[in-house]
Amino acid sequence: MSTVHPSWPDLLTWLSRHGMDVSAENLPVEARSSYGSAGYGLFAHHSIEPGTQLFSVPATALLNSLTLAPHYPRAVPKLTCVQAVSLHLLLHRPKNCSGCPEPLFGPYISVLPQDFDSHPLTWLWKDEKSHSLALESQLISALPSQVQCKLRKSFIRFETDWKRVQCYLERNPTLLRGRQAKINAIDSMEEDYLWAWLNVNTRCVYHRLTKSPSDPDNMTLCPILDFANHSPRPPYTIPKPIQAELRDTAPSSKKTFGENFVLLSPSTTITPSDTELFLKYGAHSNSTLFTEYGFMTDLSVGGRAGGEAELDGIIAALFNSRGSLGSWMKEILVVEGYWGDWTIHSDPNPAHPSYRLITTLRLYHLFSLPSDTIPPNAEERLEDWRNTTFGKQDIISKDNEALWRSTLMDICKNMIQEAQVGIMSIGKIGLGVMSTLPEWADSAKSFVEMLWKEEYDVCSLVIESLEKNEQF
Ligand SMILES: C[S@@+](CC[C@H](N)C(=O)[O-])C[C@H]1O[C@@H](n2cnc3c(N)ncnc32)[C@H](O)[C@@H]1O
Repeated sequence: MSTVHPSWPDLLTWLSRHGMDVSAENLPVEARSSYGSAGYGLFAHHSIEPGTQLFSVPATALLNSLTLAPHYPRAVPKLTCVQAVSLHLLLHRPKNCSGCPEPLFGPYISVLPQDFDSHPLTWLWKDEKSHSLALESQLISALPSQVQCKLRKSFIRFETDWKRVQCYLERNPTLLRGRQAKINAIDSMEEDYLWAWLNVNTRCVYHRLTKSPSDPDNMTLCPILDFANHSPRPPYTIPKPIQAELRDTAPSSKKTFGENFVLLSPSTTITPSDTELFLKYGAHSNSTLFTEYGFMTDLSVGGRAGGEAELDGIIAALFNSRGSLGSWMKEILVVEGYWGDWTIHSDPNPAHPSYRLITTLRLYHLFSLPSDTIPPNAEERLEDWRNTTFGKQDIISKDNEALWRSTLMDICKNMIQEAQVGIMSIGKIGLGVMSTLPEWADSAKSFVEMLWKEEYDVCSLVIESLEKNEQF
């Protein structure tokens, strides 16, 4: 039986003070506990017609760089939206269950998750800090290396933001007034900053606040909306496009905080009472959902494959092992926009490498192995490769095709072996580290297993395609 979030009534009282209509007929949703490890979700409390406005959260109740700017000393250079919002959350992290007394956004901050213990970035942070045999360290070592690589990239983003926020706090020590943490104790605030940063990274949504539509600062935390869980399949709720987006402008006046955030119900289906409403967070692979949001979807449910495996570390290592020639080829791939983001996919059929990966492996085999020095006619030879990228010729040569396909076959075979070992070792996670494991440990272990199984399945299917000589 799902239960309503205990602080939901306080949140509504606060939102109505911002001028929001929170009457039951104009707010047909509420935050209730969801299934499994998904925490809370957004549920219909009565049947909802297609394309209905679910709510309109006032711009003043959105937590973003515009609404925070009047309350903070200016920063040069400017803090990014992620840094500004996570700084605010850091300074106001509730210390007990009685909620957050902060006058501006307190009732909203009170409904945020109290911890991110089950998020893999927290495991990595704990692992980096203690290098212990704790559950978290075991989980990190049990992850496929490609997923570890991805997680480390988001850890670097976290550390960069934390360094910037630390500098800002050192320059503006009055922000710490009344707190136990004095300026020389800023270091000790890192764990709270991780909590703040993960709130921003798992809950922020795109919202047009600046002139350029692609500005990464076009984002906000939005109360109520951020209770919506992700689903890979429709029906989805849909954010209503705002005027600034339709007219391609920044918010109309510097004095305003942008526009309200409006969410619409799924456009083609009636949402029955008591059903959960979802958002689509993006067309993300499971490894991205896991490293960024701390969960993943079960690909075996719903009859659709959609599996993906990333090969970045493996392919980068191939180029690194080829000395000056490898560095030269890497430079070309960087300049031409093909470096990184190399993936294989189980669907659509036949299972296949991405075009970026094919193009990269073709270049890797342009010069026969084990050569690792740049040949005198390198530029000339590159012409054939360039022609394939411009679509002037389909392939470099039959030999080149056979070579890259064979390299991909070897990579997939190695990954399958690693996956078999990885799957076998999951049973040992948590043994001997503590008498009772935290309640999130089982779902964490099943995510690690699903990540390995996805790699295993995608690699097996790509091998099958290569064996059948499928053309990609
Ligand atoms: C925007 S919040 C959604 C609300 C959140 N469930 C809560 O309790 O506040 C995003 C987080 O919800 C969880 N989540 C979202 N979709 C999920 C899903 N399909 N399965 C499991 N967890 C999910 C993940 O922890 C994710 O980081």
